[in-house]
Amino acid sequence: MLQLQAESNVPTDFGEFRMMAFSENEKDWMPHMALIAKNTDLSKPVNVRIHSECITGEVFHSQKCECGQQLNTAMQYMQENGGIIIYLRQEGRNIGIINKLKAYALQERGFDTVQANLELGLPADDRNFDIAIEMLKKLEVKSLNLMTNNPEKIKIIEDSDINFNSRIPLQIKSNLSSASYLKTKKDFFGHLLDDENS
Ligand SMILES: Nc1nc2c(ncn2[C@@H]2O[C@H](COP(=O)(O)OP(=O)(O)OP(=O)(O)O)[C@@H](O)[C@H]2O)c(=O)[nH]1
Ligand SMILES: [Zn+2]
Repeated sequence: MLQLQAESNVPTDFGEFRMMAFSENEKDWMPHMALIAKNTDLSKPVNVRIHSECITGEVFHSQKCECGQQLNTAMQYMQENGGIIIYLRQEGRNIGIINKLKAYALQERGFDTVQANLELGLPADDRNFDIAIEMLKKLEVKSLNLMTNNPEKIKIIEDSDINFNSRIPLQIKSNLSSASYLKTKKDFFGHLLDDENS
């Protein structure tokens, strides 16, 4: 069972967050994280971002996806409006960084993001968001405004006993490298993205 292993306040470029590490055992070096902005009011619908890890985008500023900018935007938003970021260790939609780089290599040969995963014998998206629900319940979130473009994430909340109050769009403008990735997200996964940005 998931447990809160440790927590501390951490100042960031965006402001201070209470950072919490959740895992099944304390020797887990890749715990899921919850970042709670200081001015978060749990008695009202809480602004929540459920974010999957992307080391290439968030740490190394890859232009192939918009994950880094999405995370920064979410951190800024939560500081301004209160809210929680649930950061899940689901690199590469949960296929891991080794497989994601293999998929990128296939993408260099013309496969799109979905075809590349399938070519490797992996699902297009191997994520399960139950863990996010578990964390939100531990944080006593009863109702939320979800920051996402992914209809699947909305469905997960609607199917849980946490109330889905509204969606906060999180659209980042595409660049030359990310345009086709965003187009696949819209066409294949049904992400709620405006045309001019995909
Ligand atoms: N397998 C694979 N994973 C990718 C690729 N590009 C980004 N990712 C991963 O996709 C995950 C983010 O998922 P996205 O589809 O960008 O967005 P989302 O979380 O479904 O939806 P939003 O809430 O709207 O951001 C991260 O774990 C990234 O590492 C890719 O080409 N192949
Ligand atoms: Zn990414």
